[in-house]
Amino acid sequence: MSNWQVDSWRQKPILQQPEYDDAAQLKQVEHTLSTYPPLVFAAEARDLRRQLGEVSLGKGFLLQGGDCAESFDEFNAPKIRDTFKVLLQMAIVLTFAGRCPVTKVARMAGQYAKPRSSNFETRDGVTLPSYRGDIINSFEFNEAARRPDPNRLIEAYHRSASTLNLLRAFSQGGLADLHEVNRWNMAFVENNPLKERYHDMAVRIQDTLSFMDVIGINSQSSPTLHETSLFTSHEALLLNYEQALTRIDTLTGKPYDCSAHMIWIGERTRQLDHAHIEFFRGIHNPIGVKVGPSMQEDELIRLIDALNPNNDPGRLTLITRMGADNLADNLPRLLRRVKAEGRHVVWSSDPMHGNTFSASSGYKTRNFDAILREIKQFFQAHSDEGTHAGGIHLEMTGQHVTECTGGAYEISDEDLAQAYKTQCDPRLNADQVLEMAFLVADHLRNA
Ligand SMILES: O=C[C@H](O)[C@H](O)COP(=O)(O)O
Ligand SMILES: C=C(OP(=O)(O)O)C(=O)O
Repeated sequence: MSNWQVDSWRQKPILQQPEYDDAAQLKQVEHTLSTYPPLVFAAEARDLRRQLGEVSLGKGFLLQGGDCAESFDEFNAPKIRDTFKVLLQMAIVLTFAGRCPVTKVARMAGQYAKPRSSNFETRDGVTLPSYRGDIINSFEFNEAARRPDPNRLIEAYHRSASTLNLLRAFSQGGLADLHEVNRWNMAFVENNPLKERYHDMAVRIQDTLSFMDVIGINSQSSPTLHETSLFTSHEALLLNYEQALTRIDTLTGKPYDCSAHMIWIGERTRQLDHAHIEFFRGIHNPIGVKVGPSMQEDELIRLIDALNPNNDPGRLTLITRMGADNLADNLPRLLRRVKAEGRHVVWSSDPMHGNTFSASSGYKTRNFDAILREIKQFFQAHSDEGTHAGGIHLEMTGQHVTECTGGAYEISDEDLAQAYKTQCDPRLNADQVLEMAFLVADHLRNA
């Protein structure tokens, strides 16, 4: 890797970073973090990269989702458990109804840094720095809270470690046993308008499990029935943190960012000559890049070449976030060019970030129909171009929030106030994502 060092990003222009008052304190924190154990093991990141390689070749599907911004205040086991459960339920729907192997990647255990449209926020005539995620400053609206604090990097590390610990326990300790997951379906859908469809699927899974049990395949004999694999990911915005968590893998001698299995670059920080591309090009994790409607074909090929010069399947996921009204004009031209140039990528759809607007009630929201429309068009564009619609990337939660309008329960503008809890962008709730999983499963099955 020519001229790459773990800190070579520091020589490049960089956007969306906080300004810390105390540079010496920041340096001390970075040093402390660099002495801490890695959060993930490089071989796990390689396993994810291998699975994504299969996805890029059309043999699987990536389900990536979780909070817009994890929060120090809402850091508790039920919240982690509920999002874990919903991700698993979606994966079951996609695997069973969509007949497709699913790789699950949570936006959890490190999703603490947020890029913002504006550096400042004004309320009642008072202007303060914008909230940039709990790893940087606090959501509360006062001067002390909004001041970037280096100690938050340490705090974010510990909270990520605890979250990851619980996710690993849930994944391997029995909660994710397929027999259990199938039982959750029953309780979970009690009030859901799609109850019949879930019920029918749960019965069919139960029949399949009973049949397998008779022929000797059960949770004792087969670990794949008893446990699951769930990878972690976040936007690697705060490079001071990411550098401090980067380690040389003892097995391969290569650098891995051990803050998560997969990390991605946001739409606002993917400039070719800037710091984020520089950092990402040297680490060996599977990585993602957000791709908005302004992306040009040549620019995309240069970006792919910078980040995946060996054209390794599984290294690079392009997460398109076009907006339902822009997708048809912009995604097909990119699909065509990447296919023509023979580049291996996973194409995943983030139907959230291009569909945000302010409701009449004042809340920042997204409409479920627009989100579905973007997903449908994503599948259609891939079908037209002969490419693989490889995944979805969602801001979602297992909690029953009211942040996005629409869905089977028809959440209205007025309903948003009932349970609007996000610290940044509106998330789909458990009912809305399950509804979406069935729709995506239908597309996968017909693809
Ligand atoms: O999640 C993405 C961005 O951080 C978010 O959309 C920015 O929101 P803003 O436009 O309110 O700053
Ligand atoms: C900031 C995000 O998205 P984007 O970079 O696409 O705006 C995000 O996914 O949290």
